[in-house]
Amino acid sequence: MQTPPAISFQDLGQCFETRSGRIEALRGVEFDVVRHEFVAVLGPSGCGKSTLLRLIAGLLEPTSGRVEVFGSSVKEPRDDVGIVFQKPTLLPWATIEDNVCFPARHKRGRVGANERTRARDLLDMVGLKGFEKRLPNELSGGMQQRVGIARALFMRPDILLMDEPFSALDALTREEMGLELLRIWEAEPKTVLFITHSISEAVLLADRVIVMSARPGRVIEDIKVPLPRPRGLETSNAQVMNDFSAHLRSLLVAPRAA
Ligand SMILES: Nc1ncnc2c1ncn2[C@@H]1O[C@H](COP(=O)(O)OP(=O)(O)OP(=O)(O)O)[C@@H](O)[C@H]1O
Repeated sequence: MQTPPAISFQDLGQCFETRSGRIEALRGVEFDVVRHEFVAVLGPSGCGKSTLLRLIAGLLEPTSGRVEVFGSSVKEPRDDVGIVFQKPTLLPWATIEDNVCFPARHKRGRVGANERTRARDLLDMVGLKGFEKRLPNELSGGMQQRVGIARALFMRPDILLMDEPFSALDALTREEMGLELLRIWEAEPKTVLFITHSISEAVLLADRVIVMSARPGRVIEDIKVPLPRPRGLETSNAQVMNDFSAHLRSLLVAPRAA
């Protein structure tokens, strides 16, 4: 039997009823993400990118069509799906280590010795060794976002959903975090669905880029990134990256009719 994709959107439609009427956020969205693939989603503001993540995360039910994770329809949040938001929303009174362990405390009400070791290993992996006992407000924005990534990885999810995770950071830290994410992804392979407004970030990080139209969001382009791995800072300057980015920009500036 063929292995199902990690994520599958099938003729997906999403509407919201609001006081000012019905909003059609997504229409006929259809694409798969195979296991351990890194896929970026680009699209204009309000085209339903975050809605796609909420559907996979089991925080929302589709109005029509299907959303599947490893071949099963998503009914509720799953342990094998981790999420990193734009802001890490850490517990301000808990240490960095306790913040990373939070999923265990939330699920079982306690944190075991192995889990503490796991949290410390993850903090080491995201470059925060020595900060375990600090409080969130003692860390910079970039460091706090690293804690958010460590927390999302804590339950060893197979799928990592990232909703503009670096958009609140300055340009240099953002680039550094992107490269660090690639290093983590290579060390602990994951299926990543990465929402961003940044063309260069999408191209630097992803295997494939999905470009969406303005609302109602539809897929207008599903395209492989023609850059070899491993990627690094030198990739940012490669001519092929510039050409590919220019192509994506043309789609976003003058999106085809949905
Ligand atoms: N719970 C909700 N109730 C009503 N409307 C909603 C709800 N969630 C999203 N929407 C609407 O659906 C559309 C898509 O929203 P979504 O946040 O997914 O877009 P986005 O592409 O992530 O936007 P941005 O890039 O600005 O973050 C928007 O018009 C938004 O106002």
